[in-house]
Order: sequence, then structure tokens, then C-alpha cells
Amino acid sequence: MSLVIYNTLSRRKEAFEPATPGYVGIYVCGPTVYSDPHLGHARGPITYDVLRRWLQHLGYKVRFVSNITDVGHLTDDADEGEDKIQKRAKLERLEPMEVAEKYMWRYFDDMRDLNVLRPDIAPRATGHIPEQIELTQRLIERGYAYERNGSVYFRAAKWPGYGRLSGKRLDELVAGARVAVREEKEDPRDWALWKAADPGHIMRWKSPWGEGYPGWHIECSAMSLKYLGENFDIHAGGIDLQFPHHECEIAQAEAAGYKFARYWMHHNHVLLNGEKMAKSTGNLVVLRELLSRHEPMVIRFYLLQSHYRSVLDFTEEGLEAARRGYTRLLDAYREARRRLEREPEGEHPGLEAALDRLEAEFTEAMNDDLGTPEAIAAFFTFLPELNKALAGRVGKRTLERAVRVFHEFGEGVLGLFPPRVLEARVGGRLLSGLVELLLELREEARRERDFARADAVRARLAELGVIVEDTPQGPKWRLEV
Ligand SMILES: Nc1ncnc2c1ncn2[C@@H]1O[C@H](COP(=O)(O)OP(=O)(O)OP(=O)(O)O)[C@@H](O)[C@H]1O
Ligand SMILES: [Zn+2]
Repeated sequence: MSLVIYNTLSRRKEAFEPATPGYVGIYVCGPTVYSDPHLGHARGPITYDVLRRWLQHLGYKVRFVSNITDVGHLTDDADEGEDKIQKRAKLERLEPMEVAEKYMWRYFDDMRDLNVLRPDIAPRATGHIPEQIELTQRLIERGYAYERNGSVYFRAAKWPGYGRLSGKRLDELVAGARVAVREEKEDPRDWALWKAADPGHIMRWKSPWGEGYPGWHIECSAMSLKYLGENFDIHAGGIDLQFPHHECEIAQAEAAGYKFARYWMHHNHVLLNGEKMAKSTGNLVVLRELLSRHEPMVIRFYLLQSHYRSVLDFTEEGLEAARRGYTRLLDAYREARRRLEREPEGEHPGLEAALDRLEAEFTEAMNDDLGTPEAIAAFFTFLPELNKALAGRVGKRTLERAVRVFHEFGEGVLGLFPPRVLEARVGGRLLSGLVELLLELREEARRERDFARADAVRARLAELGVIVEDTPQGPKWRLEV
């Protein structure tokens, strides 16, 4: 049984075979950093994080590259509109680079809270201008691109392969092009690889064609080729990027003489009220806001409960149901871990059989195009068996295996149980509640004139760094710093 993934390029599920046995290169299109991430922005990173973890589980060595688009691009895919980052910079009275920096860190912070592993490389477009210029030059040399008034365009009609990925026709690229731009192009369907900067444009770089800035599509071709080589394994992104972004990426890389990605994966959208969650339309739930109200792992669990290729219509009720489901899993896992310390030696044949089934079902689900809903369902089938066994004696050997499966599949692959959630929460309500409780017991001992016990409680708390002071208003406590 081996991994099968849906390849957008062939429109069917294919057995996954990396170009170099044992190694996998993945490139995921990252965010344009000009505003707070919304829930939709978390779906791709979590999906491909699970892909990466599963490949590692299967024994592959993975290089995971995901870019940050910090060059401002136009608010319209065609040559219309304002630079998104520069527009935001004006609004917030910041430097464009300050805007990019601010929102890049917001994105990384949100991803960290969601237990998304850091990319091995997170290349920034502004750090790779020479590579983008070089690729553009190469396309000019090969006759696939031309310069006009300081801008460089890809000669679309010359590239026969256009539409292979998306099934779209080249003609669909034309919509919206500004008249002046349309006039300078040989063909309205040509797209910009490099744009001459207007006098007011702040982010600009020197190039053989004068001062300007790169187009969006060329950034990903240049950076994926640089870090993964030609003919790398997996290129991924949201379904909205399939056309024109990925179609143009392929054209640029192949016209330059390189083989490009072998498998293309696209995740479907998170919706809100039936419409795509999108920053451009404002139809969104800000991720940070959700993270402040919910345990991040509940959000991760919620997203993984639906398959990455289906749409997911967000509702608070759905999230609440996810919270209940996740809590059931977490409670059982915590209980199994807790019991491990004092469990007598031995095995539990019934639970061993249930573990065999769980491992087989989980593996089968994950190998079938990352079937996370079925993989999670396998845990829920297992749960009653575990709880039943936990009501009596399980035996150390079997219990250890159960804990290992939660650790390897639940945390290692699905990333749902980071150490933080396994430990009882220190701080906050629990800590102060427990200290108050001990101080009440100490007061009781004092009232009963059992001063030895009262002092012992105070001394033990002091050892733990909780300093108790008796005041006329009663005992007060603080944490040693
Ligand atoms: N609602 C969504 N559901 C799933 N993925 C999304 C959603 N919106 C954006 N993405 C994905 O997030 C990644 C980063 O997108 P990007 O920063 O370019 O967003 P955008 O398309 O400019 O903004 P938006 O679509 O939100 O107006 C892309 O892979 C994109 O497909
Ligand atoms: Zn991209």
C-alpha cells in the first residue's frame, strides 16, 4: 500500500513516486503579506503540513519550501489597479517594507499557534530579484519574452502548452487589461514578467530594462527552481491559483528549458455564508480573532475533519462540534498517558486488535490522497474500545502502544497534540484556583490550631515558588520571579 495523490495536471489520482528515491521536494505558494490572515489562509498550510509529516512518516526526507510574497502586486490580476502592499502602507502610514514585515510575522505567529511546522526555506520575493531578472532574461533570449517601455512580457501565443493544468484557454487571460498596457503589448494575452515602475512606485529595483519590479508569477517559478531544482516533486496552492498563476508559472519554467513540478496539488476554499473567504471582499473571519477564542488545536482539528479538496463552509456550530470531538480524543489520550505510570505489566488482546485496526485504517486513509476525515474517523472508532479497556486493567505493553499510536499519528502526522495541550494548563485559572484551595485548607488548620500543618503547607508552596504572606485581610500570595 503506497501513497496516492490527486494530481491536478492529469485530473486523476496517481501513485506518488518522487524523482529521486527517498527524497521529496515540495513548493507551496505562500501569502501576499498585506493584511491579517483569515481562516481560509490556514487551510493550505495545515493541509501541506500534514502532507509533509505523512511523507516523513513514510520515511522520505522532505525539503519543504513556501514563499512569502512581499513585493506588492496589483489589486487585479490583469494590469489594472493599485499595488496591494503600497495601498496598505498609505493607509497605515508605514513603509511598504514595514507592512510586509508586520503581516509576515502575523502569519508566522498564527501558523506557529496552529502547530504548522516551519518551512525548511521561506524565500521572500524581495530577496530574489536577481533570480527573477535572470529567468526573465533567459526567456527573452529564447524568444519567449520581449521588452516594451521598460516592461517585459511573456509571449503567450508562442507557448503551446498553455491550459494543460487548468483547462482554460489563453483568451481568458485578457479580461481587465488597461488600454495603455494593452497597446504596448504585442498581444493582449501576454503577461508581465517585469513592470516598469511609475514615478510614485516605492518598491523598485534596478534591472537591464530600467527601474521596476517583478511580476507575481515569475517569483514562484524562479524561487522553486532555485531551491528544488528542475523537475521537483510537488507544487501546491489554493484552487484559485491554478489559473492563471500556476499556468503561467509552468509556461515560464518550461519555456526557459526546465522541467517543472511533477505533481500539482490544489486545496479547495473555506467559505463563509457560501462565498469564498477572501480579504479582497472582506467576507472573512480573522484567524487571530478565532485563535483568541478557541484552542488552536480545535481549529486545526476542524479544518482536518474535511477533505482538502472539498469546500468547507465555516460555521461557529461546526467549530463547536469540533471542540467536543477533539476534547473526547484529548481526554482519552491524557488518561492513557496518566495511567501509564502505575499500570501493571501485561497485554490486552482486545485492545491490541483494535490498535491493529486503527493503524491499518489510518494508514489506508492517509495513503488515499490524504484522507484526513477518514483517518480521524478511525480514531473515533477506536475510542470506545480504549475507554472500555481503561475501565479495567489494560497492561503496560498495550497501554504503551496506545500512547505511541496517539503520539505518532495524532501528533506526529496530524499535529493535533503538541506537548502544550498534554500538560495540564499551568497559569491562569487552574493555578490560582489550586493555590486558593490550599490556602483555604491552611486557614482551616490554623483555626484548629494545627500550626505545624499550616506551616508545612506554606513551606511546600514556597518550595514551588509561591510566596504566602499573612496580612490583616487574610493570606496573600504571589509567584516568585
Ligand atoms: N478562502 C480560502 N480558502 C482556502 N484557501 C485560501 C482562501 N483564500 C485564500 N487562500 C489561499 O491562501 C494562499 C495565499 O493567498 P493570498 O495571500 O494570495 O490571498 P489572496 O488570494 O490575495 O487573498 P484573498 O483571496 O483572501 O482575497 C493562496 O494559496 C490562496 O489560494
Ligand atoms: Zn506561487
